[in-house]
Amino acid sequence: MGYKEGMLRDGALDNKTVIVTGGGTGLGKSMATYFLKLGANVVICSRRLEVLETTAKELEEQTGGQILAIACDVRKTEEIENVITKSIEKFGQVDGLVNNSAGNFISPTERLSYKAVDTVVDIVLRGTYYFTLALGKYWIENKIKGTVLNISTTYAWTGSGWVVPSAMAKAGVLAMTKSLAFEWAEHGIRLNAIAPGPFPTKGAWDRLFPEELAKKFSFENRIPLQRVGDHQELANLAAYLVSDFSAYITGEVITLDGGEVLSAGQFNFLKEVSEDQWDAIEDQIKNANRNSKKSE
Ligand SMILES: CCCCCCCCC/C=C/C(=O)SCCNC(=O)CCNC(=O)[C@H](O)C(C)(C)COP(=O)(O)OP(=O)(O)OC[C@H]1O[C@@H](n2cnc3c(N)ncnc32)[C@H](O)[C@@H]1OP(=O)(O)O
Ligand SMILES: NC(=O)C1=CN([C@@H]2O[C@H](COP(=O)(O)OP(=O)(O)OC[C@H]3O[C@@H](n4cnc5c(N)ncnc54)[C@H](OP(=O)(O)O)[C@@H]3O)[C@@H](O)[C@H]2O)C=CC1
Repeated sequence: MGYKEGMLRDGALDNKTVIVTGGGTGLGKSMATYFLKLGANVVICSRRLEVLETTAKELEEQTGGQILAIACDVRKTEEIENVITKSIEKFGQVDGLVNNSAGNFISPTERLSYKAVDTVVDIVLRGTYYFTLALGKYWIENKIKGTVLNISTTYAWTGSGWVVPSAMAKAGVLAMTKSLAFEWAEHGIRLNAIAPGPFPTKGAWDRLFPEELAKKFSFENRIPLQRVGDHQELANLAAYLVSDFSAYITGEVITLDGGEVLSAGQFNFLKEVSEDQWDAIEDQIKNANRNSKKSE
């Protein structure tokens, strides 16, 4: 048993229908795959229908599960409503939503046009709250205890240069997660988030770690656990958070990053100190302790 294996028991998501935005590629595809294996019906939606349809066919063959692919730009409310209507038509009801769609790229902020900032913020923040609002209204009206899982980032907490629109939008998503978790708890609706560290995907690597950078930097060294994430690790946590096993968790953000975000710790530079140096340092400190006792 290890982190590359599925964690939940068979049938853990039986009788649930979950919408995964951006489910045609990357982490969305990995989550969709695992949800299907656990018995869920899955709806994947994003802008490129041909990508979604290829994924749907592949996953149907791989898992034997039921999957529906629908084109949807999450910036457009009528397209979101169409996804919800079609999902209910096919599967009877919708129980879960994973807001996974995103747009992002590295750039010095002063190089960005107004439209570039809008584009990222609109996909990440507007897309997430439009979809959440549309499903929340449906859940409250139909007394369904739905669950939302938002895929955020660790820099939503810390901030990060060179991805400022994404950081602003992902931080907004966390504020929404916590605020609505309280407000909609009385309807039995839960909202949680995952803040992933680096999980290799083509979409992210092309835009955040292009070859020019990969040649020069090895970011694995910055990660205390010294590796990138495995997609199944994220899928395991996501499945748990959309399942009824997590029924008492709401408004939570779980970081899954091998400790990367902890690198700000003030004394973490001591990683460079050798055993011999520690011997000398310990002597110096103990001497100072003795001296301070003498002068009391
Ligand atoms: C360390 C290890 C890491 C490890 C990884 C760590 C992960 C960090 C956490 C976060 C990860 C992610 O979110 S990863 C998700 C990555 N996946 C994606 O981004 C997939 C979807 N992305 C896209 O489709 C595109 O990249 C995106 C630009 C966002 C949207 O496409 P659109 O077709 O809607 O928009 P476009 O018309 O092309 O562009 C809109 C405007 O943006 C400008 N624009 C586009 N790219 C630009 C660029 N590179 N520099 C400046 N400006 C740019 C254009 O010029 C336009 O402005 P005007 O010129 O004024 O018109
Ligand atoms: N990979 C990583 O290391 C990390 C990823 N994340 C987050 O994980 C999530 C998945 O990213 P990842 O799998 O890496 O990258 P991908 O690029 O594979 O996923 C992004 C998805 O969003 C969809 N999308 C983009 N714009 C829109 C839109 N306007 N409407 C609907 N869907 C849209 C894309 O599909 P299409 O083009 O067809 O619309 C694509 O499937 C994102 O939220 C990202 O921020 C967070 C931290 C780290």
